Amino acid sequence: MSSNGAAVPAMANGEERKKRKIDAVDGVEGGPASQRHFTEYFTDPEVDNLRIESIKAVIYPQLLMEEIPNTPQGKRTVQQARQAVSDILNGKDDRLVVVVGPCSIHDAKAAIEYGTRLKAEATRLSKDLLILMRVYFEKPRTTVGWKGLINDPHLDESYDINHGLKIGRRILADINNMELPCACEFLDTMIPQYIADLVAWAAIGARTTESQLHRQLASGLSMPVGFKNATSGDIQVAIDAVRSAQFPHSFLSITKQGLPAIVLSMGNKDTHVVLRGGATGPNYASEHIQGAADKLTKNKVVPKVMVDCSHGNSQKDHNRQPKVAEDICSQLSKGEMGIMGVMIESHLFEGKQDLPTGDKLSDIINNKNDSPTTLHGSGPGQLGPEGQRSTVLSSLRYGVSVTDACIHWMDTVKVLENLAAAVRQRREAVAKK
Ligand SMILES: O=C[C@H](O)[C@H](O)COP(=O)(O)O
Ligand SMILES: C=C(OP(=O)(O)O)C(=O)O
Repeated sequence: MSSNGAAVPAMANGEERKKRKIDAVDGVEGGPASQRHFTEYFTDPEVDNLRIESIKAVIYPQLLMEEIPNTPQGKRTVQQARQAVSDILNGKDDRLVVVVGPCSIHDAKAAIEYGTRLKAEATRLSKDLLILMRVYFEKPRTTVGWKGLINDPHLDESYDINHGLKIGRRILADINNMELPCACEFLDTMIPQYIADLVAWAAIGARTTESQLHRQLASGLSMPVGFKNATSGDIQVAIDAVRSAQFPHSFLSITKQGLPAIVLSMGNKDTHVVLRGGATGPNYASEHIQGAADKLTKNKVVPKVMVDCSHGNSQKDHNRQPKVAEDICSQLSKGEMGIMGVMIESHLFEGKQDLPTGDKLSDIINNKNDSPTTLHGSGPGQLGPEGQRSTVLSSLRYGVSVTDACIHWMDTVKVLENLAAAVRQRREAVAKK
């Protein structure tokens, strides 16, 4: 069991993975020389890298960006949305930012279908809401589990990260081309170099808000960044993170050509706190918003927060998300200006499903259906060579989350309409003051 009481899924250990790899190369231990070549690397085998199974080459950012460029339309979408989030945070635009979408993207086709539906709502409600799609590729786990589409795009513990980077960038490019801006969580500090030009808002998650590496990263990111409060419920770490990210920093990263480099950042003023609840309970109610605003003011930070309807605020029960949203609507309609945004975990269908692990995964892999991709062609969502192997994907229910449980599409539309109505009421309430 993990610290939050959830069962820890069975993962292939190093030996099992090695065996799978050996089986995959003609059943000969170590495989042919060409395969062995990829697992050998320079090191002192007596003292160094003793617990490293293999090291492979990764594509460098420039190569991926040239292969999947941002289009003029995509760039406009990113720039306009970044500016609009900044204006909302700084009180120059009275709309509400809404970051809504799946807990994680695991299926490119479903992501594009969700994006197409969301685009229609984003346009319809654009006078009151600035809607961004949650396009989350990196999952920070309480203990272990699937770490997201970039880390394991075929969902089968093959960790084809080069492919994950491609498919992730392709999905972001396609969604931006629909003129729907995207929101991501950045967990790995190298990954922004591959995709950040396609991201309009970024989150630093509850498990990494206190990390200096992530605060430094945020200080150099080109988009507004929200820091979640800690899983313990502590919001001071998020306030400290906002303050830290607003300063310049020097830190290590990689260049677009993949070289290690010393980066000097300029600081990011478009940073804010995201209240997501925690071990001490939810923190979306009026008194929590007031408490957070007071603390932010004392720390000389803009007293505005985004509220996450999911995670600690829903106690991971997706049915509670609309109730949290209802409470936020009631606060907005009374004129609450301290809430600048809302986050919702939503998918085409409700709930969640488990990814196969252990014996179940081995059975699926061994009876593998050999069709190489689920998607063909070159239009949006038809990823051609950037598609996914269908083996595990085809064993899953379409449009259902494989990480946290989500609300379904029809409920999502209702929540969005209620939020838009509450923003209109807030406008009236503020005008009367
Ligand atoms: O949003 C996703 C999850 O809440 C987060 O990644 C932790 O998930 P876990 O507790 O299932 O590992
Ligand atoms: C992991 C997430 O949230 P948190 O960091 O709040 O747990 C998330 O939003 O996907």
